[in-house]
Amino acid sequence: MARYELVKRSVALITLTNPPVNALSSPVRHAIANSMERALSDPKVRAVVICGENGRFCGGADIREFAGPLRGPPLIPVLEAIEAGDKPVVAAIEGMALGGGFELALFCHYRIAQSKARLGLPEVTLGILPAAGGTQRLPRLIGIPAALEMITTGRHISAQEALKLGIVDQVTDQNACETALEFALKAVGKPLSPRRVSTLTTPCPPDLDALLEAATMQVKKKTPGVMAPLACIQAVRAAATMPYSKGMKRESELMATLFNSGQARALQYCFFAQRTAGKWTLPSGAQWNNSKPREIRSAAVIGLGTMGRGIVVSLARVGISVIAVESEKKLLENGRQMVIGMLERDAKRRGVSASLNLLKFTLSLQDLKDVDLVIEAVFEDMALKKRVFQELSKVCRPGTLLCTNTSGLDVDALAGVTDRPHLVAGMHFFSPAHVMKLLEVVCGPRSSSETIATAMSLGKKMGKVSVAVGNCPGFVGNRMLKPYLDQATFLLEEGATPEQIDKALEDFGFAMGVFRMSDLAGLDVGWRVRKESGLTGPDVDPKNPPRKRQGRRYCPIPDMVCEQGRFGQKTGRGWYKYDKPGDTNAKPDPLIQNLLETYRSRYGIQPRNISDQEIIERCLFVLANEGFRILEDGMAARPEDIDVIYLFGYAFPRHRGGPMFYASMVGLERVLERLEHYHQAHPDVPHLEPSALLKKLVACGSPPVQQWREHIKTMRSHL
Ligand SMILES: CC(C)(COP(=O)(O)OP(=O)(O)OC[C@H]1O[C@@H](n2cnc3c(N)ncnc32)[C@H](O)[C@@H]1OP(=O)(O)O)[C@@H](O)C(=O)NCCC(=O)NCCSC(=O)C[C@@H](O)CCCCCCCCCCCCC(=O)O
Repeated sequence: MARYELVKRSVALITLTNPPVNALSSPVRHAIANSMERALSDPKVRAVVICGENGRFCGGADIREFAGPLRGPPLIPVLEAIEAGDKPVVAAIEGMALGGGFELALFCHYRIAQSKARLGLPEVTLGILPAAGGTQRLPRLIGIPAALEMITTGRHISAQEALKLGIVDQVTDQNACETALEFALKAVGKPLSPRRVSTLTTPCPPDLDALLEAATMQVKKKTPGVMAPLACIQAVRAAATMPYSKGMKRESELMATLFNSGQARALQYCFFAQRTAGKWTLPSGAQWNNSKPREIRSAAVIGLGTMGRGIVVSLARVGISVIAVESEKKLLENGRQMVIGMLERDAKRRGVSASLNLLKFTLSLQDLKDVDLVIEAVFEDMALKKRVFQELSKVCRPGTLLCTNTSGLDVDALAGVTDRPHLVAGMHFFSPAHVMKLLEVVCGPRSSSETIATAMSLGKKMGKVSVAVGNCPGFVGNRMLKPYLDQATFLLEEGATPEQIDKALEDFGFAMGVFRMSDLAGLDVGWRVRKESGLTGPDVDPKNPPRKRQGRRYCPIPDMVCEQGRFGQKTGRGWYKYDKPGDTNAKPDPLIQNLLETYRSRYGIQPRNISDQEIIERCLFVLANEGFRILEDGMAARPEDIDVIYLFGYAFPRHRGGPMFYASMVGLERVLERLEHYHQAHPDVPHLEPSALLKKLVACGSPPVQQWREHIKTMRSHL
């Protein structure tokens, strides 16, 4: 777990050897302690260099160890022996020094970083704080404001920024280890006391209280209800106001409050869920590690609406040449200008030049004959999409992959009109596509493993979190959204207001409640879909009693809002009112209140007081219940995939872990009991009926979410 060598006859080189990121697991901590003892006691050794194998210094504590009882030597005493020793110790930082890895470097007397290395204290993103002295040592080294920013955001910084801030002593373009060995020899004999960070006094700004207060306000606004950033601020305050040893004690007290919290568990779950989601698998046995993706050098995007434009930008900024297609000259010109503007702004922000030379704009599908992959992003209309796919089938060379950006239509029906159904898949981007990180890769029953591997790998290249899902209406994300939205509108019927429902969801942690979010997205989209599917408008079957469709409860309030031309922010009116179209400041609208009252009295509904608890339970338990059904149907491979979709596509609060993890934290038995209760009260809402998988898991003793897969394995997979 660490290699010990004597080099240049007088330098002990300690190399951490724990792939893939040299995390500080118990055996690594052991090995560091033993190696340091050996180096300090060997008279031949005059200096020590610590580095990491495979060009990666250290990714921090082994997060997997946090799930069980802590074993092995505690980290802090191991690190204290490094600082206290009488031989200079140099950290040779290549790749990354993160979390405990960065703290290890801060205990060394000197730090040399390779120019491409990244450094940071990302603990806050895992619901904890840098508890191996990070909160006490970094402020002593670089001052309160810079340390506070790094610790409360978890931001990774470059080697150059680390040099500017005074974190590292030298940045090299060469091998950091070689440079550190030379450096260590020169450091021999120089006094070590000034190099021990624990002995430094924290430079204390005169306006400390105001600074910390401003930081507190900022994190409360940015991440309401999240504990770790607030604890980080308290720990940094201790660095400014207490001697080192007392500050360390305060740091560990604060860590203890966070360590076993539900938030820390949720955030650490999210870390691993995100990585698990990339490991897709198909019923054929093909999976992420045995299927080769094709290299995509050129692509085409059909349709330059909001989605299409974002997709073009996502492709071009990772160096893929793109042909963008529109059906009319005016639309093409408009799209061209928008795309160029987006790319230029994006390039400016990233300090690179815009890749405009990769773009071509055309009105003719004939220009697509040689591209490697096409992404269709036309209007959400099956007949139109089928025409496009038939045409593509004729003009594109036989090997071209054909993908659709549909948000819920049948991908296999599109595959069926082509001459290459195995090369067809869904690539469901989220709006705005160049910003949102989620990509659902929809596997049709005929999609080949190479097609899925290529779509997944292209998503990764574009910086997306790609999740493979099955081909069912709405796929995973939008399929789950429907029962969630339904519950919100049923609650309106029963007596709640949009403001009350939104507040309950925002207090839970959503950045925006369901109605504010719908106003932002535009209410007309859903209205059109409902009209097309005969749920509202002239095609409604007159045999349906009011507020029922096919025997199920149906709430027509969203249709009534749209009938008044209230389409959300863009029209200045929706569930809320806005000062003008396009404004974002939502204000409660008495007209909506009126509409609700009139509606309730028309149908003889006696409004009742609805608690926030009922709002959360009905909206979120029904969401998870549909997630269980999706797992049952084999449309998602595991609960982690569903959670990742909700975290990255629907802004589910990360410190709650995602709908499936949240259900497991509440307790599956409780979720089942509440769903049964609500279903009894609303028997005409089938989505409230507990799913078979939920019942099965409860019967099996409610295993933790990571073990659900074992119970899903026996079910049919469409992935
Ligand atoms: C490092 C990365 C940037 C690399 O990214 P890359 O894209 O190259 O690779 P992947 O992200 O895909 O990762 C590859 C692989 O490695 C796994 N992995 C990565 N990092 C870790 C890790 N730190 N631990 C374990 N495993 C890790 C990853 O899961 C992948 O695995 P797979 O199987 O999918 O291949 C990137 O990975 C990254 O950002 N990593 C996380 C970096 C990070 O957040 N580091 C901080 C960790 S927390 C920490 O360091 C805490 C310290 O401050 C020390 C604290 C000491 C105190 C300890 C406990 C005291 C408890 C007291 C309370 C007691 C209370 C009580 O009484 O109970």
